Amino acid sequence: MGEEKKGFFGRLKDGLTKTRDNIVNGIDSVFNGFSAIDEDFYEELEEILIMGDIGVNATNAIIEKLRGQVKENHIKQPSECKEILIQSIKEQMKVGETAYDFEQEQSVILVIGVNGVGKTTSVGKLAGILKDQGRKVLLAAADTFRAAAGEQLTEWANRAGVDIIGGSEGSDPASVIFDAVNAAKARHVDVLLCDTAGRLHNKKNLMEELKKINRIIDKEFPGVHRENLVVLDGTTGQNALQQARDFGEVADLTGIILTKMDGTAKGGIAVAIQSELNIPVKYIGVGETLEDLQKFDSDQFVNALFDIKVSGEEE
Ligand SMILES: Nc1nc2c(ncn2[C@@H]2O[C@H](COP(=O)(O)OP(=O)(O)OP(=O)(O)O)[C@@H](O)[C@H]2O)c(=O)[nH]1
Repeated sequence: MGEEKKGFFGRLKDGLTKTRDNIVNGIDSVFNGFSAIDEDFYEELEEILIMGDIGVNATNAIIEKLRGQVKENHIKQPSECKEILIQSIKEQMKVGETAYDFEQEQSVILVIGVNGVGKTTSVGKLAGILKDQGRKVLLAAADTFRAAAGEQLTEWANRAGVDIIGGSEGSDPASVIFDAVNAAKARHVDVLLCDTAGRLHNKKNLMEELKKINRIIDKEFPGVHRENLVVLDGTTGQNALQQARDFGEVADLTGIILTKMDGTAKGGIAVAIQSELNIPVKYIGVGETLEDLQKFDSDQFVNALFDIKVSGEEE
């Protein structure tokens, strides 16, 4: 089957090849290489999970669960542990029901993140997805710091057939948001999607600007459903966790868009994010086209990682 004909699960699976080599092959070699379940066995597993960017806390919780199950079920063979380990990873990723209220309610979605993580691209893709669902979408190009961001977003807006406000380099991001919010009200827009700068003159300015933008939306559009999505680049591994924590200090994060999960060896970060931040990954990006951004499902992710075939998941 040709690459372009693959379904999302197939592309996700392909994208996770390096992560699989990194984590799953290591896990398999431990399961096959050890003849008994002893401390060395657990230590090796632990090391592989941590090296695979799953994170220390999530790894400890996964291993603890495994130990408990091994004891409870009197398991003696390492090979019998694999299924339990997979279940334990899935459980560790549970963050409760992930809500997509913006699909029904009148909403303002602020998309934030450091530069280069894929904010503009994700806003463009989301515009296309929501428009296809029959929603009236407006884009706010408030990344006025990077010259090309406005043009890039305008291209996405044209492709999706949605309107766009702002986009001229050097204009004030907060005033773009002010105009966009008021246009959204006047035009009875269902979803206002706001792209923001990932870099200003320094980090403090960036965070202050975001606080200001937040206040403007609250003041100008009280009662609208708010969503603050932080975009994290999957290839940056553990740094992504810190970025989410930093942005969490200035905005109530309602979800994560995890991009560039195609071709990274650091895909284990998805486990660390959901487990350690307890914020749902709402979308995952596995490439640059519209179809490459999809809703995230942690069970599907773990199945793709471990190459587990599940009926109904189109390859
Ligand atoms: N391979 C891959 N590339 C992606 C994905 N998402 C975004 N990109 C690419 O990442 C690069 C940066 O994306 P942008 O959307 O410009 O990033 P940004 O966060 O808006 O950047 P700033 O405007 O500088 O803050 C672009 O070349 C995108 O095509 C993805 O899921 N996979």
